[in-house]
Formats: sequence, C-alpha cells, structure tokens
Amino acid sequence: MSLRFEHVGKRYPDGTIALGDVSFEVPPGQFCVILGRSGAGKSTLLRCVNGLASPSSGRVVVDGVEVTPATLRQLRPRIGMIHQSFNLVPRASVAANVIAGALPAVSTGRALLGLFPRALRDKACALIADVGLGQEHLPRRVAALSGGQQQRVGIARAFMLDPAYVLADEPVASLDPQTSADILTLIRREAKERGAAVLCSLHQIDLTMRFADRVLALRDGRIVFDGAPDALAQSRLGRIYDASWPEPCPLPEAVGA
Ligand SMILES: Nc1ncnc2c1ncn2[C@@H]1O[C@H](COP(=O)(O)OP(=O)(O)OP(=O)(O)O)[C@@H](O)[C@H]1O
Repeated sequence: MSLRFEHVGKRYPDGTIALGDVSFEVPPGQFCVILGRSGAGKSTLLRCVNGLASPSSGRVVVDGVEVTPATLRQLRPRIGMIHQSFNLVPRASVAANVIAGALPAVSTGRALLGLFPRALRDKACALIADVGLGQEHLPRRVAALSGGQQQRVGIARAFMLDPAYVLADEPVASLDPQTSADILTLIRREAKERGAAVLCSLHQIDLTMRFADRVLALRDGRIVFDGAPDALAQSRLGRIYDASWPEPCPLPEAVGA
C-alpha cells in the first residue's frame, strides 16, 4: 500500500514544463511536505494524484492502481482533498459541506435528494466535533465562519470516507501564523489517528520543519531534496529558494525517511 510517482513529467499545452521526471513513494501514515516556492510545481504534483492533471510521461500509482480517467472513480474514495481556498459551498451549512465529503460513496440520486445514510450523518457530526467546532455550528452557513473555521470544515470533509491519502494544497496559505499551526496540527492528528498518509504542499520552511515527517523539495518541477526535515540544513535551502543557485539542479540528496 503506497502512493507512488514513477518518472512523472507534466507539460501543459502551452509548453510549460511543470514537472520533470519526478519519482518518489509515500508509505501509509507519513506526513510528507512538498516544499517549494511559487511555480515550483507543487499544485501540479498534487493534481496528478487526484486526476485534475494527467502526467505527460510516467505514471502515478495509488495502492497498485495507476491513476487514469478509467480508475478515478474507484480511487476517489481513498483520496481526501484539502484546498487553499477551502472550496466549500459558502451558502450551505457546515453539516452539508462536511457530509459532501461522502459523495464519492453515495449514489447520485440519493445525494441529490440529500438521502445520506444515518451512519454518514453521525460520522459528519463526530468529525465536526473532532475538528473543534461545537454542535451549534452544524446549521451555520459556511460563509459566516472565519477562515480558520472554514478550513476546519474542509478538514472534516476530507476525512469523511477515512481516506488512505490526503492531499492538502497550501492549506494554510491564507491564515495567520497561529491558525496555520493549529490547522496543520489538526490535519496531522486526524491523519495519524487513521494511519492516512498526507501530501501537503507548503512554502513556509518553519511550518515544514515543525510538521513534516519527510520533506520533498521541488524546484522548477524537479525534486532537489528528499529526506527528514532535520537533514534540510540551512545550507541546502538555497537550492530550493535561491534563484542564483547553479543549474542543473542535482538529484535527490537522500531518499526515505
Ligand atoms: N493550467 C496550466 N497551464 C499552463 N501552465 C500552468 C498551468 N498550471 C500551472 N502552470 C505552470 O506550471 C508551473 C507550476 O505551477 P504550479 O501551480 O504547479 O506551481 P506551485 O508550486 O503550486 O505554485 P504556487 O505555490 O504559486 O501555487 C508554473 O510555471 C505555472 O505557471
């Protein structure tokens, strides 16, 4: 059981090369931070896992199944998503937004009628409590919540189906430092409790050092560091952030963690 990138390259139709020959494997339960500055290819990498982008070369394999349009339906319940801009339905209630995380497992007809099984409704309530929102929030419209509260709703939604993998694309980009730390603590805790692996893109080094089990640093679509946060010594940060660092980018320093 793992999430594996095998020599993945991504070239967009306009010719932009967002990823070049990316290979790595994430085992169950690992909190893996994808670190890199803007444009490094972090979102593209995550989008190759949930099918929003398809590799131009290589392949992404989830639990032995290659991600393709034909396998997405089967894989979707195993992959939770947490977004930078929350991607919630602002006019809908907290409860409705969270239970929407179960849509991949519910028939379209039942979902349109709002007929979610009792077990899923109970689960949504339990998750909302888990992420620190009181029962009084259940009927509240998401638009009335703070950014941090909205991301808590996004986290609860992502864990509705107990996914084996959670993709978090800059989940704290719009939040203040304390709320960012709270949100990453929550994502990490919920994932560890379930043995879920997390691929979390970040550009903040301090948060990366604090929360990551493993860091995959990207620069210009290539992995320039793969290892434990402790090994991401100050001297190596230039490779990720310093535009003057000599090209070509070297291959990974270390693999694993
Ligand atoms: N749909 C697209 N069409 C063309 N180029 C794209 C597209 N999406 C992303 N890119 C380009 O691919 C490269 C990687 O972008 P990506 O969004 O993956 O980086 P990122 O590290 O997530 O950046 P950010 O932190 O700013 O979101 C960039 O040069 C970007 O301009």
